[in-house]
Amino acid sequence: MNHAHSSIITPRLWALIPAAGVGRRFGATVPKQYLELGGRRVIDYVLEMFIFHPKLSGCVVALDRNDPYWNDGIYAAHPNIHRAIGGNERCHSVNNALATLTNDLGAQDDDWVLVHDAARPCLRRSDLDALIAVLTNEPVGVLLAVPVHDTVKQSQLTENEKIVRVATTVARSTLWRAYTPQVFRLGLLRQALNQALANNQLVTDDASAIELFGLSPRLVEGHADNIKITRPEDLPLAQFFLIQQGRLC
Ligand SMILES: Nc1ccn([C@@H]2O[C@H](COP(=O)(O)OP(=O)(O)OP(=O)(O)O)[C@@H](O)[C@H]2O)c(=O)n1
Ligand SMILES: C[C@](O)(CO)[C@H](O)COP(=O)(O)O
Repeated sequence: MNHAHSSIITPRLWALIPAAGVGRRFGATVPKQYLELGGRRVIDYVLEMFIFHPKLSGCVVALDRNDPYWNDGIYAAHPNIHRAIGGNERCHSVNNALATLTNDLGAQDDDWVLVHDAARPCLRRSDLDALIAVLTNEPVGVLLAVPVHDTVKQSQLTENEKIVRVATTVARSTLWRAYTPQVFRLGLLRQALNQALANNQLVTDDASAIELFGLSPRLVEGHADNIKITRPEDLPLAQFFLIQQGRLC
C-alpha cells in the first residue's frame, strides 16, 4: 500500500534574551548586563550558554532601541543571534522579541521559546538541559525555580510610619522563587502576553502571563546560584558562582 509520507515537523527551540533594561536598582553607569565580570560582560556568559547549544535553533536578544553597548560585544555579529527592539517593561521586550521570532526568523507557533534574563549569567548547563529534557509531552510549559528556604513575612501597610511591621508569616511549604529560563510554546506565550498587556497586566515573568491565561506551568527545581544581578552586592556573588562553576578563573 502506498503510504504518503507525512512530513512530521519537529518543533524547534529558540532562546529569547530580554536585555533592554537600564539596571536602575543596580545604579551603575552602564546597564548591568554590560558590567564586567572577569574580563567579559555579564551578557556574554548568558549568550554563550545558548548560541553554542546543539538543541537551539537561534537566539533573539531584545535591546534598548538606542543601546550603544551591544556592538562592542564579542558575540555582536554572531550568526545565531538576532536583535529585537526592547520595550518599556520586560514583558514588552519579550513580546516584541516573540514578534521578531515569528516575522523575521520564521519561528512557528508550535516552536518552544526559552526566555532567560540577560542579568542571570550563572545558569548551569545541567539545569538548562534538565529543563529542555522535560519539554517532551509537556502540555503547558516549564520554568526553573527554587523552593523558599527562609521564613517569609508579609508586611502590613503602615500609615505615616518609617517602620515596617509584620502582618503575618506566610506558610512556605508551597513557596518557590521563580527563576529563568521559562519555556513555552511561541503561539501560546504570544497569546497569553498579548491578553495580559491588553488588560494592562504588566507581568514580571512569562509564567505569570500563562497563569493569567488559565494554565499552570511546571516548576523544575534548579540551583539557587542562578541569581539575577539586581543590586550591587549581586555582582561579586555572581563572580564567585562563576568561579565555583569553573567558568571564570
Ligand atoms: N524594559 C525592559 C526591562 C528589563 N529587561 C530585561 O529583563 C531582565 C530582568 O529585568 P530586571 O532585572 O528588572 O532588569 P532592569 O529592568 O534593567 O533592572 P531595574 O528594574 O533595576 O531597572 C534583564 O535582563 C533586563 O535587561 C528588558 O529586556 N526590558
Ligand atoms: C523574570 C524574573 O527574573 C523571574 O524571577 C523576574 O520576575 C524579573 O523581575 P525584574 O523586576 O524584571 O528583575
